[in-house]
Amino acid sequence: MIYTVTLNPSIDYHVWVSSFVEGTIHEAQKERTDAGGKGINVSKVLKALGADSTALGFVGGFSGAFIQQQVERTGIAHRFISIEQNSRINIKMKAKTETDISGVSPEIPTAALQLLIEQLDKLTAADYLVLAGSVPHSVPADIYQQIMKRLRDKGVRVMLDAKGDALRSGLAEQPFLIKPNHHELGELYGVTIANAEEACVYGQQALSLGARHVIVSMAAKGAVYVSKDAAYAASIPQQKPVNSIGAGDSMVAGFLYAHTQGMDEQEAFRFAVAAGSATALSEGFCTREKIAAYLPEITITRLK
Ligand SMILES: Nc1ncnc2c1ncn2[C@@H]1O[C@H](COP(=O)(O)OP(=O)(O)OP(=O)(O)O)[C@@H](O)[C@H]1O
Ligand SMILES: O=P(O)(O)OC[C@@]1(O)O[C@H](CO)[C@@H](O)[C@@H]1O
Repeated sequence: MIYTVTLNPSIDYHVWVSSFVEGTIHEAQKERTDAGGKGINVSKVLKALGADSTALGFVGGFSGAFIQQQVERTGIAHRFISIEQNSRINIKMKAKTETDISGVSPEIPTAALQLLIEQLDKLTAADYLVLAGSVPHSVPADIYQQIMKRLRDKGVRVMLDAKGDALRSGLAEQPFLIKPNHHELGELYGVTIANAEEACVYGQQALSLGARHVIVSMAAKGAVYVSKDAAYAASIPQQKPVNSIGAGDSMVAGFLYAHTQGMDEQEAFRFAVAAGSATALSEGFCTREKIAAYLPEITITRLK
């Protein structure tokens, strides 16, 4: 079974305005409200691909009730833990460029965190665990590392999509996959990553710190994959993006899906990049059909 953990889910409020001018009133042209958060998005893409997963995490208040209802409507199994404070509302404002405002994370009581740990203690070597997204302020920043440490001897394969301290500390526990974008990977080493060759160099450093597979996503510049056996760069169709929200989550879901279908690492990487691009270049998340259409347009080059 695949489990996704979203410690800090959100209602994603997408709103379109013709232009944004600070300090003035704007009338929205269009809006959409989704259940969001990186782990939940991974579950949604897996569902679209026909793979079941169970979504875990904390939901609270009216916003948490909405998130839970949407997840249920999509047919995704969940074992969300209820908390008192409202789950976040994240604003995704699309004008000439996109502006995000992420809501304040709710307080996660120690007892709720303990319940999550107990759920995770039941995982076995047959399971995959996706740990994705920000860590609420009331939760220790190294919580992903703590979770992986508890699961270390069970052989659970962990996909870690985090940044900053949560990523840095998590690396030591040898996650199966990490998927930083080039800014997040650069931040880890205090450098700016500008191209595939540089992404490869720092991806290899992340391997030496413990990760077993690394995908560095680079938005319109494609992505780089690094493992102990090989390194590849993917170039992608050059089109105007329609929606970049969830493109990275689609990559994580795509790689995981492809891996569980028995694809080798190069093909799993191609599938992951096609999934990310299918989400970025169309309205809504990728689907099986959209991914199939993008697959032939992804060019993979061997770097190592
Ligand atoms: N403008 C684009 N054109 C084509 N593909 C894109 C574009 N932006 C993103 N993608 C695809 O999606 C993948 C992930 O994008 P990105 O690097 O923006 O991830 P991210 O920062 O984790 O995104 P998010 O946090 O919004 O999910 C890219 O590697 C690429 O395959
Ligand atoms: O603040 P975090 O947890 O890092 O990211 C949250 C978020 O931006 O990530 C998803 C897209 O990847 C959205 O659904 C959600 O709003």
